[in-house]
Amino acid sequence: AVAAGASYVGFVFFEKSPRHLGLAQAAALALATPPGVAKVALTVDADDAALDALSAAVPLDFLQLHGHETPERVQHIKARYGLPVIKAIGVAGADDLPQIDVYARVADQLLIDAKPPKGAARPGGNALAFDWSLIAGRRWTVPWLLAGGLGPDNVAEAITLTGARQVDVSSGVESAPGVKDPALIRAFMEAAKCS
Ligand SMILES: O=C(O)c1ccccc1NCC(=O)[C@H](O)[C@H](O)COP(=O)(O)O
Repeated sequence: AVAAGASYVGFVFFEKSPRHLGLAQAAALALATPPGVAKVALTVDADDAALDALSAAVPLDFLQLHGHETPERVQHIKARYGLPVIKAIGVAGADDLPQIDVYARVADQLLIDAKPPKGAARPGGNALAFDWSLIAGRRWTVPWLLAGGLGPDNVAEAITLTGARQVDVSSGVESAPGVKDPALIRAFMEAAKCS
């Protein structure tokens, strides 16, 4: 990801995910990440004890909260860890859009992602896109990333339709669940930059 020019790299801490990392593995990856590339830890409804252990072991630039964290919990985490927070919001329909405004008041950035299907094993990284026209032309008061089902073949269209200035990808650049493919990452970056 770094070689392809990514601005962020994400470390997943969710045991049911094929992308889950232990603290030692994540710390080694974080230490190998060059300055200028932001290191993001993804957590899901993590409590303070888990975040204490994570932040003590892994040098981080952002915390991405991908669970049901309330706006108050986001504020608590920002204050306790002194790290900027990216709050993920799942979108399946127009009813989900007001949540984006609510979290724009407390989070530093937003990740606008597809809502996981009922019964999904994980809340993100499901290779599922949402209807991008729902957010076409919308702007928020904080920076945001578009996520969900993106890949080399559709990222340019997604950027054109939504006006996203930042995009996030996981499954779309993997050769198998949890296995990132350098060629797909490069293709994704090229397609995103060309849009
Ligand atoms: O990727 C995971 O396994 C994951 C597990 C638990 C919470 C969040 C997770 N991923 C969050 C992401 O930011 C993904 O990159 C985002 O949902 C897009 O995923 P994809 O549709 O697979 O590109």
